[in-house]
Amino acid sequence: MAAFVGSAPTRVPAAPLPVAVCGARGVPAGAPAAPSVAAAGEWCARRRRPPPSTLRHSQCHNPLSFSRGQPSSPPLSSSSSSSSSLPLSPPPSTGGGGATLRAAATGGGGGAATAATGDEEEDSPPPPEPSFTPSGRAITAPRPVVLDGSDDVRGRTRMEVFRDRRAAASPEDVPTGGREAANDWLFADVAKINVTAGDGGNGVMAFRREKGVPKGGPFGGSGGSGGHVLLVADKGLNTLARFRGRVHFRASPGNNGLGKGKHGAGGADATVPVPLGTVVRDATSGRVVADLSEPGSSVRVARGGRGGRGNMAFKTDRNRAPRMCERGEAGVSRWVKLELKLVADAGLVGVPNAGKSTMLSRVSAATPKIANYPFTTVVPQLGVVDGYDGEGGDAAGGSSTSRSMVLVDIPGLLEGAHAGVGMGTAFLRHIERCRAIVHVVDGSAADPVGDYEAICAELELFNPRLATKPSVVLLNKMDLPHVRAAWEEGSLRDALLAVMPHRRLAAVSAVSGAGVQKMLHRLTDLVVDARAKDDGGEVIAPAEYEDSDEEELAARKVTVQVVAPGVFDVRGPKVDRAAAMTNWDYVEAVDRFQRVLEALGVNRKLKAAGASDGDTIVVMEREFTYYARDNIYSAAAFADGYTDGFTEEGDVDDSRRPADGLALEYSLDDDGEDEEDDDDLAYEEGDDVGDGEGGELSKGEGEAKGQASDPDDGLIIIDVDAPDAPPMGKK
Ligand SMILES: Nc1nc2c(ncn2[C@@H]2O[C@H](COP(=O)(O)OP(=O)(O)OP(=O)(O)O)[C@@H](O)[C@H]2O)c(=O)[nH]1
Ligand SMILES: [Mg+2]
Repeated sequence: MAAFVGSAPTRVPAAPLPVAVCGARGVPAGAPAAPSVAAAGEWCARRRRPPPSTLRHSQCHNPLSFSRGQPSSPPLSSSSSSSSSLPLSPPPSTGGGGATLRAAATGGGGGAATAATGDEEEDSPPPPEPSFTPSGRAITAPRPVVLDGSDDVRGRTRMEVFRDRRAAASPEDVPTGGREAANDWLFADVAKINVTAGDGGNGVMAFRREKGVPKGGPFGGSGGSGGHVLLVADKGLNTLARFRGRVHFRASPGNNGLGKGKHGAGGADATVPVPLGTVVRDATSGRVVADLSEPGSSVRVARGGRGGRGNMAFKTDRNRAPRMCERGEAGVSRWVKLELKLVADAGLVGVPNAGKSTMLSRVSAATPKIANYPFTTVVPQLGVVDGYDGEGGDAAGGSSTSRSMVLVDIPGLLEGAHAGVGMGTAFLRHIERCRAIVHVVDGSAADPVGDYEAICAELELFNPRLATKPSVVLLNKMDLPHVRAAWEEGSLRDALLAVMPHRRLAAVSAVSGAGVQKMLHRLTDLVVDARAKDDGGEVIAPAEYEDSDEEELAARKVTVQVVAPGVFDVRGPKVDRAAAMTNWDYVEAVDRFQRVLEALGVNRKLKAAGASDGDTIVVMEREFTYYARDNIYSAAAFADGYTDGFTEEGDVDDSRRPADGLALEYSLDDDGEDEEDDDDLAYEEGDDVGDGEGGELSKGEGEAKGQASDPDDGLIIIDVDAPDAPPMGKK
């Protein structure tokens, strides 16, 4: 069998090596592209169906509501059907003589409202053909939300809209001061952090030297492992805001090993608390690493480096005095993305200004901001509803029969929210974890049924599973006489029931409290049922965790590439790791590195790639010279599968070595006999012990630093002197 034999390694000049395209160091694939409005449009176009007969509410006059067709143009007047008296503009108008304001109805473009005359109206493009959700709900072209007649929300950040809104509103409309308002934006539900595990400590080569103890044997301790970085779900946290101020998290490195057989202490883990419901993704691949939805659940996001082994660890029957040691492995460093999905029993959803926050404040002790303009709520708000029958108890995450529940008030959703319009995806994400959905419909809107249908369509387009969650529909603002009259007349109720997939419809007033208790009763039943079915906690099954078989296989992958005539570049995670941990100062360490290459099939690949004697092999920017020669120990070791006879790390595996001793010639070939008689072993007890890197460590230093424990200092029985140990030397 051909074997790869390395010469003493030399550093490769950084420049000339071409970058090879390979799995280990190739350019990482980017995260999957976020869904765009255009992509959503394409999807809708593919799903286009003829309009169902239920599309009765095609007229929409409320500038804050969704349209379900091209809006008609009511005359310019202040007769908005909303109870609004605040800085909202009157509805758009195209008829009549006076100048009118017509908001540009672009497909997500966000153009400002433009003045239009009747003539211009004739030139306007025909209304877009409606598309449909998978269940047949109509999706119309997005219509902008008008703030003050010339202000278009679409295409603008919420902060911009928020500033305008504050500028336009009278002081009493904005109850909180600037600082408090700005704090709204501290809510964070996504974050990207860098986690770096601790490096492993270096191993040491040392030999026992004590007066009266000849041939004391190897005595170099191993380095401690580096600490891991762990993310732990913490019930007490609600946002990812702390990650705005701190991005890097590091665990401690392991301590170096010492002489006298002292091992270095392991580095401490870094534990990073994250809110319950945090989804952890690898920032490069976008792959889910964990979904921390159980209190106390944790995931290791960066593995600490393994400590390098001291020469004690390499002692075998065949090599009683190994003259090598390993360097510590570098800790893993990576970027991870955190995504918070609030865990709540029910989510309040609806168009802006429907009264969601008012309802939350009515049924819980939460004090969300309430005002008569869109986007009063800019971040999701949580509230705990005590059991309406006084039972109390834990809310979400507590006992499944508790009648208390957690509600989350989701900011108002716009048409196109599922594709990101108005930060819609950021808000819709939180609904995925809710067990039930509470649709809050503004009874005073021009088209309450259209609003409800549009929200249903957005939920379904965002995640079809949301359409199957249990829900209740609240027709709000019943205290307003015209709303109550419409309800009692029956047409509104019938129209809503006609489009609802169930009959859980409640007429309520969040302001007066009418109907709220009854509604809560029904909602609680739904939530308790859903808890019993364990529905709602849509936990993402991680694609893979670290250390899975697939990762292990990927780690073993080796790529051999010809980068120039006679120059081969060898790459792969395990090869790289072995190279990084090899202490090139020791010949035996270099030998061992070769065995690792053999075990990983590098020699086979080099041969297949046409390597011949004298060729240059590059591993981790180090050069070796290749010699194809039969290798007695590798032949024996890899006879039945390429790792038999050696451990995966390239060490001789005593337990599996062939009985005929075929592989035994190798290990003590060069300096196996009477090594302890070498000059460098001849020092007395109490002398300093080499640390394997040329440095010196004085006696007791390890204890002083607390790095190593040595309960039997000076009394350690060394295996080599044990009566049943075979004599040292060449076999
Ligand atoms: N008359 C009446 N007004 C209500 C009722 N519920 C809410 N409102 C009013 O409607 C306006 C909007 O209420 P909010 O609770 O802020 O609406 P929202 O759905 O949270 O709005 P966004 O946060 O913008 O999505 C406020 O002026 C409320 O006082 C109700 O039952 N009756
Ligand atoms: Mg609100």
